[in-house]
Amino acid sequence: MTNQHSPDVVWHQHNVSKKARANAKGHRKPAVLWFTGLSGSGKSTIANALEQKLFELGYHTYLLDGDNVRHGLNKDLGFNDTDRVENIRRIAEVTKLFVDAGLIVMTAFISPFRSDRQLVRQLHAVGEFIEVFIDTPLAVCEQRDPKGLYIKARAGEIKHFTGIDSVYEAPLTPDIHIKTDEMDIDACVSVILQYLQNGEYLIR
Ligand SMILES: Nc1ncnc2c1ncn2[C@@H]1O[C@H](COP(=O)(O)OS(=O)(=O)O)[C@@H](OP(=O)(O)O)[C@H]1O
Ligand SMILES: Nc1ncnc2c1ncn2[C@@H]1O[C@H](COP(=O)(O)OP(=O)(O)O)[C@@H](O)[C@H]1O
Repeated sequence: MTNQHSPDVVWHQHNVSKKARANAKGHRKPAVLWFTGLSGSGKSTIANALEQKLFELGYHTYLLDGDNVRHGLNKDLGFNDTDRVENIRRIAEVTKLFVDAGLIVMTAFISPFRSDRQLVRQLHAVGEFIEVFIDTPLAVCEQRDPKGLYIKARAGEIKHFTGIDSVYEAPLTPDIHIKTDEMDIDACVSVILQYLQNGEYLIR
C-alpha cells in the first residue's frame, strides 16, 4: 500500500487482528451497513432503531450520521458534487477504521453517486460492506419533510438539494432493499436483522 504524496510512509501491520478484535466483542465478523437514500427517506430513523436493537442484543455498534459528521469532521464541506464526493471519501475511510476495530457500523448519508458507493465497497473486504437502499419516493419524502428542507428547496432557498436540483443515483443491486412506504419502522428493522442473521454476522 503506497501513499502518492508521501512515498516513504509505510503501512504498519498490527499484532492484534481485525478478527481478534471482533471476536473479543463477541462478534462473528465486523461490517458496515451503508444506508443510502433521499433526504427524509428514513435512513437515520431506521439506522437508529436498528442500532438500538443491536445494542440491546449486546453488539458493539457505531452510527455515523450525515448531519452530525457535517458538524465536525466534514464541517468544511458543502453540497456541490465535489464536496459530496469528498464527504463520502472521508466517511468511507472512517468506516474502514471502525470495521478494523471490529464493530458493526451504520452510516446514514444520502451518498447520491453510484461511483462513490462502489468505491466504498471496494475499500472493504468482501462481505463487510452492505448497501442498504432506503427506497422512498421523492413525493413521500417531500410530504414528510421532517426538517422543512424540501419546502425551502422548492422555494429556491436551498441550492443543489438532492432530488430537486441535484441528482440521486439509486442503487441498481443493493444488498438490502427497503421500501418505507410499504413497511413500518419495526418491519424495516426486522428485514435488516434477518439479513444479518442469514449472513452469519450475528451469533445471538
Ligand atoms: N443541498 C442539500 N442536499 C441534501 N441534503 C442537504 C442539503 N443541504 C442540507 N442538507 C442536509 O444535509 C444532510 C445530507 O448530508 P449528507 O452528508 O448525507 O449528504 S451527501 O451524502 O454528501 O450527499 C441531509 O440530511 P438527511 O435529511 O438526513 O438526509 C439534510 O438534512
Ligand atoms: N417506515 C418508515 N421508516 C423510516 N422512517 C419512516 C417510516 N415511516 C415514516 N417515517 C418517518 O419518515 C421520516 C424520516 O426521516 P429521517 O429518518 O430523518 O430520514 P433521513 O435520515 O433519510 O433524512 C421520520 O419522520 C420518520 O418517522
